[in-house]
Amino acid sequence: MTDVSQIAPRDKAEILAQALPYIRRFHGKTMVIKYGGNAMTDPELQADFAEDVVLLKLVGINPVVVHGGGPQIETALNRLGKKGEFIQGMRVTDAETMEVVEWVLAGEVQQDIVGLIHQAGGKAVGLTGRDGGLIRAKKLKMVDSKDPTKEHDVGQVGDIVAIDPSVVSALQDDQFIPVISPIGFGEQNESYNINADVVASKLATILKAEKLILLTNTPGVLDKTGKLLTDLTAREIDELFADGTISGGMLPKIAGALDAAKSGVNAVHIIDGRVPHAMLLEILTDQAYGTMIRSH
Ligand SMILES: Nc1ncnc2c1ncn2[C@@H]1O[C@H](COP(=O)(O)OP(=O)(O)O)[C@@H](O)[C@H]1O
Ligand SMILES: CC(=O)N[C@@H](CCC(=O)OP(=O)(O)O)C(=O)O
Repeated sequence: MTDVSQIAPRDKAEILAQALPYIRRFHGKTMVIKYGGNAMTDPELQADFAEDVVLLKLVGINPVVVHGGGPQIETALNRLGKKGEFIQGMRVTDAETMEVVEWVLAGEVQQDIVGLIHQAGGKAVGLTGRDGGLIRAKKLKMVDSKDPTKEHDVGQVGDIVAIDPSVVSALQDDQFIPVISPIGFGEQNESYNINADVVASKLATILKAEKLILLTNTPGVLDKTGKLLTDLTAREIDELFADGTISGGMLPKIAGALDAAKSGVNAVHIIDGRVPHAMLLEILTDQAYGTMIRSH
C-alpha cells in the first residue's frame, strides 16, 4: 500500500479536490470491474483493490465485480496432475476441469474477494451465473480464427445466451457489492466455464454501465515493440488481430471490450491491476491509464 504519510499535504488536497467532479458525475452510475486472475496474485494489491471498491460504493458509485482466476485454476489442475490447454484464449474444459473451475472460482477466489471487501468495511455478496438465473449459456461453437471452415471442440466452455440482471440490481439497491464468478448454466442444468472478460463485457452492456474496467497484468494493450497503445478504435483492433499482435488471454479481453464499447458502454479501459489503486486513479482523477477502447 502507498504510504500516505509521505505525500505532501498540498498534493493530498489536490488529489481530493480533483476527485469531486468525478464523484458528482458518476454518482448513482454502475461500473463493472473485471478483476483478472493475473492481477490478484499479491495479497497487498488484493487488499488495495477491496478498499478501492468500498470507497467507490461509499461515494455513491455502484461497482459490480466480475472476477477471473485463470492462474488459480491452473495451480489446482497441476495439483491433480493435469495441465490446462487453451485454444484462442479459452480453456479446453472437460468434465473434471469443469469441477475444478467451479470449486476454484466460486469456492476460493470469489470468497476471498468477498472477505477482503468485508475487511475493508463493505458488504459484498458472492454469486455465480447460476444464482438468480443470472447467466444462461450454451456450448460454445468455436470457429478457427484463421480457417472459418474449421471448428474446435473446447468442451464445457459457455457462450452466453442471456443475462438476467435482476439479482444484481436487487443487491445494488440494497447497498451490497455483487462479486460474480463467470459460470453459466444450460438447459439441462449443466455448468459452463465462461471467460471472465466475456462475462464482464456482456454484463456491462446489459446493466448499461457507465464504465467497464478490465484489470490485468500488463500496462494495457501493447504493440509489437512492447509500447503501450493508449487508445484503440475498432479498425485499429482489427489490424492488431490480423497481424498477430494480440494473442492468448488478450483475444477475448479485447473482443469483449470492443463489443461493450459498440453496445453503448461509455468508457472501456484495460488497465494494469499491478499498479496500486490504478482503478481508483482511473475513475476519480484526470490521469489516463492503460488502453481506452473506442467503438469507432
Ligand atoms: N498485444 C498485447 N498486449 C498486452 N498483452 C497481451 C497482448 N497479446 C497477448 N497478451 C497477453 O494477454 C495477457 C492478459 O490476459 P490474461 O492472461 O487472460 O489475463 P487476465 O487474467 O487479466 O484476464 C497478458 O499477460 C499477455 O501475456
Ligand atoms: C473459458 C475460460 O477460459 N474460462 C476461464 C475462466 C477464468 C478467467 O477468465 O480468468 P482470467 O480472467 O484470470 O483469465 C478459465 O478457465 O481460465
